Amino acid sequence: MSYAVKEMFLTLQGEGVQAGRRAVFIRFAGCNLWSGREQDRATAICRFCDTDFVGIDGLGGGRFADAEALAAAAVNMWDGDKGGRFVVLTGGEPMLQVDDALIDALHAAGFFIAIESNGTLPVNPGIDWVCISPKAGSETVQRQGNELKLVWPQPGSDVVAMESWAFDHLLIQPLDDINAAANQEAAMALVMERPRWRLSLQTHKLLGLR
Ligand SMILES: C[S@@+](CC[C@H](N)C(=O)[O-])C[C@H]1O[C@@H](n2cnc3c(N)ncnc32)[C@H](O)[C@@H]1O
Ligand SMILES: Nc1nc2[nH]cc(C(=O)O)c2c(=O)[nH]1
Ligand code: SF4
Ligand SMILES: [Mg+2]
Repeated sequence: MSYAVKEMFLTLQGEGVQAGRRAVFIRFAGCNLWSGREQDRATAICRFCDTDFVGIDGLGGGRFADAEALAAAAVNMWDGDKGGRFVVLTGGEPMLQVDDALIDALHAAGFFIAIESNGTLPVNPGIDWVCISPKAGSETVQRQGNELKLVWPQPGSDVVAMESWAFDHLLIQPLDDINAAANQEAAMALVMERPRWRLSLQTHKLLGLR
């Protein structure tokens, strides 16, 4: 299978439990909860997306013919010590494209593989670190993993129900929009009320990283 990749870049993982780790990000093109076109945002299932995932024209992006070609590009992007290779599969929705061949090729290249997924599709069982970010108005079928990262506030999200899902870590991430300050307050208030949750900040935005 070939893969449509919007962009690929080396940075620090900005969010969640793995925040601060050197990471290659592979951002897959396309999502099942929004077309990515601004004119469709108001009618999309997911309306707050902070990411351009349309097309394959970003830096390091392109159409990769097979899993080996994409893994080789990720190794090239890592450009450092073979130990500690860490890749984050994101998008768009990566599970629209990620398959066994890609997981095998990335493992063969020595990568620890993390994913950022909206949870509407089962994640590939070979992935080493599963982060699911549920979206109100969609069905979260992937209810187990390493971290659940809920963007907040999100009307229609049932945090109490989510506490019974099988995640090792529960995180609340303030919604980054024009009400960012109020959203941070709301996220902190939720953590104070429900201490099984902890705050996840988008540290790459604070640091001026990609
Ligand atoms: C762009 S998404 C791509 C992966 C996948 N489609 C998903 O939604 O999890 C990556 C992460 O950014 C989060 N995110 C997207 N827009 C955001 C925003 N405006 N504020 C805070 N987090 C946001 C998502 O919830 C997800 O955890
Ligand atoms: N530095 C950095 N960390 C991230 N963690 C999750 C991201 C994403 O867009 O999936 C992201 C991103 O876009 N940049
Ligand atoms: S599901 Fe993820 S990639 Fe898709 S629109 Fe929402 S935040 Fe963006
Ligand atoms: Mg991002």
